[in-house]
Amino acid sequence: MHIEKQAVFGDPKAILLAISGQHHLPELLPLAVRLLAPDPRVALARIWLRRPPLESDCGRCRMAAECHHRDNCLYLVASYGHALHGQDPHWEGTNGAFRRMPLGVRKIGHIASSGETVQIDDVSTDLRWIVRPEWVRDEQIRSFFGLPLRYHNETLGVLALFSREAMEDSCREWLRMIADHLAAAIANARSLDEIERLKARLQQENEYLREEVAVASFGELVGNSPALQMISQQIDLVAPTDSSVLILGESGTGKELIARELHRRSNRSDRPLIKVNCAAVPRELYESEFFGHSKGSFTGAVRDRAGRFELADGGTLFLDEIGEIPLDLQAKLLRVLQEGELERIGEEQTRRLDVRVIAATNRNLREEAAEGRFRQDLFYRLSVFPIELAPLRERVQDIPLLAEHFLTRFARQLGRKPLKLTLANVQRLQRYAWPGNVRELQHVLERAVIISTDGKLRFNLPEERPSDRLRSAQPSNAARTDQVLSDQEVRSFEKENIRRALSASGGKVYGSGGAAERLGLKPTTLLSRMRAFGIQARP
Ligand SMILES: Nc1ncnc2c1ncn2[C@@H]1O[C@H](COP(=O)(O)OP(=O)(O)OP(=O)(O)O)[C@@H](O)[C@H]1O
Repeated sequence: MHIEKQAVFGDPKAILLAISGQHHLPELLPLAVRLLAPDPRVALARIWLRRPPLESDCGRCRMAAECHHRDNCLYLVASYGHALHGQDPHWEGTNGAFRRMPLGVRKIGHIASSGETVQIDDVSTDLRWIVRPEWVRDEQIRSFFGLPLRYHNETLGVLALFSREAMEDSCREWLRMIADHLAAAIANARSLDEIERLKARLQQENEYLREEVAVASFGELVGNSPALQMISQQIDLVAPTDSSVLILGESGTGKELIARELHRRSNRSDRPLIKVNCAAVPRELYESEFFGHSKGSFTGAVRDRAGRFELADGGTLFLDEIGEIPLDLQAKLLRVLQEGELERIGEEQTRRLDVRVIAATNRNLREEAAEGRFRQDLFYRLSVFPIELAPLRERVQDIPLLAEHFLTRFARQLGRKPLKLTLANVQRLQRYAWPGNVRELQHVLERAVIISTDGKLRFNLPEERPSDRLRSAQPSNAARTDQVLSDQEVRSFEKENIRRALSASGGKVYGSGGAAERLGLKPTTLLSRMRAFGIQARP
């Protein structure tokens, strides 16, 4: 007996109209299979779509041995039918044994890779393509019709129909037409999704960039010391690759500038460089800041939010002060770096990302890793290509150019005539040891431009070298400077030093004359250390 086309599909024209009117994949695909299987004689209608597989899926795929296309896989995305046996009378699940099919494997994979239709009128006499004959027998399946979903010469996926009756030609003609409409509707829905995604991303990037504009550092690398020239060569070497880079150096040496330069010279420069200052993220918000969250996933999560990783997709993520990341988050970070995939908090969906990571720290991360304060595996992952920035006192050749650069810049900003830098000025600047490195030099020269109203350059420089300051500031029980201090002593010294800076600045952390400036630290770094030591700005 042949089935009438009306009996199989209801009203095929209405199906075409309904499919064309649906622009959202999550609704379109279930709708299509439901519309195709209203008659109990149609056993099962299914759609598989092609997409790049998640690495984790390939790892656990039971058909991995047969798969020769690791960059593309067929995912079962919609299923509907009427089972005679089994627990799910409507076969709606998409998580069963055939949830993924490698391209080229079995009939579904063959249809997708060849773009050919597969038609089996009587499966009981043609078992070539049948994996589970007992299922065919129990469910009384008679025929199979599988069509490629083709749009603009590309096979997007497969539409498959298992039916309990043979299909007549007119019926197959309608199915071909429906498959063509469905493919066009899928392509449209994807384009719309992409537009929505890009719109949301642009909005998020704009929000982020607005925050950043206020704090963005300026200009390019200034200096001509051999040390800086070597760094520039290293940047040229590593920038075009996707390797992780770890920038090491004291506070204020220009690590962030190097990160920006790496991004600028990379192939990702037309995508954003997203920065996270790991010292400034409150502990309880780390995961959300990095990986994002869905609305309602915790108190205060009032809307869906992309994390910094997602914002950096296609671009670069700069993790400043990486040494401050708590150990438990380090494990999660490592997983994302290794697998290139993440889930937002409160969401099941796995997102695949293409992010290049640059990290920076002023700590001795190797030592921290050796002593268990930083995960060794993460350290090795991040330090594929380490770049070490020497402190300014070890590259005094850079001081004249840097000083000129800052003087010109601040004079222009303040609307003053450029100040002349004399040889004596340069020698004086070169004698000082710059514990706050280039950032301190920058502040000293900014102040100099402000106070030099008569056109003659004057600057206030602490005349003593920091080693002298260190000696005079040492707690009384930590005797000579050649004495080696224990970790505990160094910490108590640092704590005491922060207290002194705060007391000298009257409790002011930020801005000119603030404790951060006196210590040559970023205010956020100082705040995180104060938190770690339990120090209040104003006792
Ligand atoms: N070679 C350089 N040329 C021009 N400006 C520089 C140079 N090095 C550093 N600077 C400037 O000095 C300031 C401090 O640099 P940056 O923030 O990159 O240091 P950092 O090492 O990341 O500091 P921290 O460890 O405190 O985060 C910035 O304003 C930066 O623009």
